[in-house]
Amino acid sequence: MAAACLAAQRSKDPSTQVGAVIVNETDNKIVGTGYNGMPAGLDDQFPWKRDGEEPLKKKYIYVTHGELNAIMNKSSADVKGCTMYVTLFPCNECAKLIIQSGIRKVIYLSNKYEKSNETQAAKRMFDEAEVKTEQFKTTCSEILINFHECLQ
Ligand SMILES: O=c1ccn([C@H]2C[C@H](O)[C@@H](COP(=O)(O)O)O2)c(=O)[nH]1
Ligand SMILES: [Zn+2]
Repeated sequence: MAAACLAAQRSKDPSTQVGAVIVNETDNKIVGTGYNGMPAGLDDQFPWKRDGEEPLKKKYIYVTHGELNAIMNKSSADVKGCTMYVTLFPCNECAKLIIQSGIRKVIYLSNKYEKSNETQAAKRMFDEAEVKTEQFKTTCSEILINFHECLQ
């Protein structure tokens, strides 16, 4: 989950940064990472606004979700049987991608949109498809990365 949080920090979304990391079934090796961003090469042309009347002037119809980017960036042939660590409970569109890709478990950090239709539909699809969902729990509240200690 720490790696997912680190990936999330690369997002330019000013309100919600979503990081996702996929690990394989056999040895928990990372086989994909992603974060929410505009489609490749389109970074500066599209708005990050979340509010307003006009859908075309808001981020939602353009942004590529962290989960989709993690699946698209996979380094293995497929992600069947894998687990996804993600900083936000996936939306309905990401749930479909996760199910179709063969990921079997989703470990999430926040579920701040729990009451939304998108999250409820995602949960329903995960349950029906027997994709396990579990909230990440830890007693460790932070991981400090000290670049100086890493210098050899
Ligand atoms: O499954 C999901 C759901 C949402 N996201 C991204 C899409 C947006 O960039 C933000 C949500 O923005 P709000 O301002 O909190 O509405 O999260 C995602 O990557 N994956
Ligand atoms: Zn999504």
